[in-house]
Amino acid sequence: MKSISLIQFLIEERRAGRMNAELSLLIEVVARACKRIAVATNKGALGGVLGEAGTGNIQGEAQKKLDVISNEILLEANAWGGQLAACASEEMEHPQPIPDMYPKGHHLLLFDPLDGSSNIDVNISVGTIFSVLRCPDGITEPKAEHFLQEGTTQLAAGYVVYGPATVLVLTFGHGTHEFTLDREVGSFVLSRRNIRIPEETAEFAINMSNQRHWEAPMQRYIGELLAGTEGPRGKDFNMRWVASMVADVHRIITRGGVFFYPLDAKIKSKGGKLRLMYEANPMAFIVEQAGGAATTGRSRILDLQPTGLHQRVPVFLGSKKEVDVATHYHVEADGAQV
Ligand SMILES: O=P(O)(O)OC[C@H]1O[C@](O)(COP(=O)(O)O)[C@@H](O)[C@@H]1O
Ligand SMILES: [Mg+2]
Ligand SMILES: [Mg+2]
Repeated sequence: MKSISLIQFLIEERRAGRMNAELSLLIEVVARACKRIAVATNKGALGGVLGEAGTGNIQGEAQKKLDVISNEILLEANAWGGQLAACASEEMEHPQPIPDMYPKGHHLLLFDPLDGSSNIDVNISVGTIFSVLRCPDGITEPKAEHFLQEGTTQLAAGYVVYGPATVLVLTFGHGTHEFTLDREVGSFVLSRRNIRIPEETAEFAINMSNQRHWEAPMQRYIGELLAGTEGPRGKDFNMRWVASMVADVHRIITRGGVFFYPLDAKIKSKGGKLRLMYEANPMAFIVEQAGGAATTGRSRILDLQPTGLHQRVPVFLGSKKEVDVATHYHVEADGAQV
């Protein structure tokens, strides 16, 4: 395949009418910021920016110095781009308006600046997740409620995984595409176009240590996978759990598989572990555009009407057949309870 840079790809998409200039410039700005985050994570490994940032973030979780640095890199990069009306981040309680001296645009950008940050100190892949929405017409000072749009309204979504390679995966509603950073040249180069996730898989990802807290249908579904060839599924399954959503999802984007962060008794009161607006929705958009499925175990993630900027939801995503089986067990169990 002739090597095509991200910028050349975006120009092609604009010429084909599948992308507008402002959105493609925004994607370029985010990609450039993520290249700086990749450098920052590497510097982290060289010492000086590892460890905790302080008292913790608005999520009540331990905040790493690199969470803060990554957040600042994205805020700074997007301030002057001219494509945004406001940003929202896992690391900030409220949306961040674009400073007055900068030109404003028509988009809202949401991001998890550093996903999987519990892994940063042990040099396991982490990432950045982002979602792009349209700012409602006439809104010049967007508030949180202006971000609360269903996942189906996303104009673009993507992630960058900072691993052995730095890889950007992107969708804007016309397939899911992968770009790999050529570190010598310094640009993202198209490495996979129109990715397809196999409908079938023999690989699942879940944090098994929570098993005793899961709901009955989750116990049933995972129990059947573990039963292997002697069980009702009649085949053996393999398990992976990186504890970086971006890394687990990238494995699924690359070779198929299914990822679960289900409700459990410990987190039920919070609604789940992962955040809808800047983890579940962008990943659901990316996965569905690659032929996969994404539900809460009971309904399609992209159809959810958000109720809060940092709302948490259960996440089942990946190879369609397995997401369907696990979701069916939950819906059937709910029906039986009615
Ligand atoms: O530590 P656990 O319970 O396995 O949860 C791991 C999950 O939490 C997360 O790290 C949450 O994301 P953040 O690191 O951005 O807070 C996901 O990336 C990952 O899938
Ligand atoms: Mg995260
Ligand atoms: Mg994070």
